[in-house]
Amino acid sequence: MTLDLATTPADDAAPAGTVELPPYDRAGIRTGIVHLGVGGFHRAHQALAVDELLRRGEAREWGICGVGLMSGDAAMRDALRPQDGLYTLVTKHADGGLEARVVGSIVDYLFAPDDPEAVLERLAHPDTRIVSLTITEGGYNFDQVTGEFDVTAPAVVADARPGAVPTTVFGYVVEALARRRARGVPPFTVMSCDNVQGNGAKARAVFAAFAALRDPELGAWVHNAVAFPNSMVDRITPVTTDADRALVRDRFGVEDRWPVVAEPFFQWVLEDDFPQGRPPLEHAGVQLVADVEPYELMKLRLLNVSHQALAYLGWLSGYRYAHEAVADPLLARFVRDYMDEATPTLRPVPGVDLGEYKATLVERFGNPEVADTLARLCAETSDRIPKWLVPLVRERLRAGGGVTRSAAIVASWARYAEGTDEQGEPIAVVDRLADVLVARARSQRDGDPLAFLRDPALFGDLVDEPRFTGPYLDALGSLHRSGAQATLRTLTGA
Ligand SMILES: NC(=O)c1ccc[n+]([C@@H]2O[C@H](COP(=O)([O-])OP(=O)(O)OC[C@H]3O[C@@H](n4cnc5c(N)ncnc54)[C@H](O)[C@@H]3O)[C@@H](O)[C@H]2O)c1
Ligand SMILES: O=P(O)(O)OC[C@@H](O)[C@@H](O)[C@H](O)[C@H](O)CO
Repeated sequence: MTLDLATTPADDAAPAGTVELPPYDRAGIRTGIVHLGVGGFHRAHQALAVDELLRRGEAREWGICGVGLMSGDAAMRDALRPQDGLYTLVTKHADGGLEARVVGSIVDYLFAPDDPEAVLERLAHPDTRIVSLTITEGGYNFDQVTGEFDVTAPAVVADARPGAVPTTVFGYVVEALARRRARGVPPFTVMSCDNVQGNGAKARAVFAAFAALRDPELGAWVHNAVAFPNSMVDRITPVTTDADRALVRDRFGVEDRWPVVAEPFFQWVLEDDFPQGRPPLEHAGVQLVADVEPYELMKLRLLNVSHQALAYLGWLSGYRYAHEAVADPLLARFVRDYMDEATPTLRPVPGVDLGEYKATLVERFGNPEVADTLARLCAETSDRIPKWLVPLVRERLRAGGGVTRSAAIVASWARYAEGTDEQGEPIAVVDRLADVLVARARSQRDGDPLAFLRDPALFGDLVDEPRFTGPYLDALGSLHRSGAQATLRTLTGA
């Protein structure tokens, strides 16, 4: 069974739009890429780029086999399998314009818990030349401060045992690499597409560290023989809602179990390090460059941290969507001021005017059609702020720069993590460390206002740095006394 393309839209709906179907023959496309962590973003970004190439008659050896490793991925299996991997991607323009296409580049989907061996053999197959990842920041399992792979994580310990049936990304990737090595098949390239600074270098470090747990010599081989290109990826992709499913049905006549929606903006900057070959991604708008770091720093520090700036102060101000938050002049001003504070930590980015880039970000955040929820941006912060913002704070302090806005963003997280909003309504703190974060955040009202920072694993020794704790305490005190809006007025001088 394939995607069900209904012939008529619902009577009371707007007229059907045109949906572009894959114009290419999907039979005979070979699987050259295995993607681990097929969620919204992969389907709005990398799979779209490969679909674009297939439409041009290129990349027929670069079809994608999606793989889900987590129990929650059963839902993606149940959505994609009956649709032969097809799904609808809807691009939402700020003026209400919509474009829809059915993407055909995911030619297979495996849910690892169903058949681990099938996943291992797909990874080990000589046709597989790229293994790509969107496994979230937390998926890399490294200590936020030391950057070291956490060898104590129970699932990692279990996967490192001889003969283990893997459950983690490390177990799967490293066992498949070991099989290829034993069979004389060259290693695939591991392409991280996660929002982790130096994502390729970080992936190299953590996969090699895991391999070394199995066998130090295997660890050295993974480190030296496997390519891990760095990348910067960018397209705001909110969580799909039932309203999106209804939109796809009513406007485009497609009954799709799990469509994906995204903003129009698309950027992918990639280090060209693919010893086993790669699709001609430059024909799909991808920038292949020698050094991704300047692009990565720009994107993580200006876009992703600004999302964090909007998230907690926005939530405490009563907003629930990113576009609502950035429409508040105080929040928009604060975000712009934060971006200016971050800018001295960036490197020049070839061909990019940072002033324009920042203005474009504010416009993108303001796209009301995308309806990106603050709840999405408020989740799993312990994997975001320590990785994106804490290093920036350190750099600013080393250079003698101010950190007022950065400290206020951390303080807004600490206030949000108390789990109650300014009206006394509960906040559901979604974080793998929620219990400990909420307890620590609540105790900051009981005589130790720095309690939230007393976690070296998240903040290192920032708690002992008065140039940080000064503005942090100012912001937190103001949030406690006067609330988010008054704090924003003080911070922006409004
Ligand atoms: N959504 C965006 O706007 C966006 C934009 C740029 C980059 N990204 C990157 O993509 C990642 C995923 O975003 P998404 O929107 O697709 O999220 P999503 O929730 O739709 O999908 C996440 C996928 O990662 C898998 N996963 C989570 N933890 C894992 C782990 N420990 N090991 C293996 N797999 C794991 C999940 O099972 C799921 O398949 C982000 O964390 C970010 O790094 C997202
Ligand atoms: O998905 P995360 O956890 O890396 O971060 C949340 C958002 O900031 C992020 O998804 C952005 O929307 C994205 O990075 C835009 O390209």
